Amino acid sequence: MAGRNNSTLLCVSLVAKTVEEMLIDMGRAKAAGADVVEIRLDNLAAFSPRQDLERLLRDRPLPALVTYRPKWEGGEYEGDDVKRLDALRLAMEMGADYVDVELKVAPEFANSIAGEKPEKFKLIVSSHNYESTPSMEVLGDLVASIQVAGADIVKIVTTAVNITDVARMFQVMVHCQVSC
Ligand SMILES: O=C1C[C@@](O)(C(=O)O)C[C@@H](O)[C@@H]1O
Repeated sequence: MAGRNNSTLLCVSLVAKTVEEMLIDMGRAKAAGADVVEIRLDNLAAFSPRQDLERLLRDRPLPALVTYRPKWEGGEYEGDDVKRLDALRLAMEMGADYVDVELKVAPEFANSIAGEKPEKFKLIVSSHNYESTPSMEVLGDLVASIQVAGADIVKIVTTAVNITDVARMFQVMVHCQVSC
């Protein structure tokens, strides 16, 4: 993940099943040298948005990225998108440093927070391909769609099946810059 001054940030994903365990893992991530933690809300066995986000964000030792990944994009959340996006908006309002939303719902989400984004908040728009790494042309179109959807940070996850796939991902990163 790229930092505000274009330096690389190390982000550790927290995938514990309870808030208590996630809080412990945050401390571990910091001790291990992480710069950012990703709170994967979809991994929590039970989740009460206001109460749990308050606990997870209040005393966080590191900047937090909040993700609530639906099944249809490889996550664990099976409920409806209205509740999911409401929780992500709430995370932003409660001080999350970053929120990650999937490209498919990004335009709707970005519109819903337009004019309300806290100054330092960044919206990550993500796309996942768990089978392959597309051609440079397809990746280029994907970057453009993500930028148009309102991303502050472009995130593309693909699956490398060949060593040349990695080279393409480095190439595409040059085009991922979004003016801040
Ligand atoms: O988007 C991603 C990618 C990921 O799902 C992976 O499988 O690498 C891991 C997630 O925590 C993250 O939000």
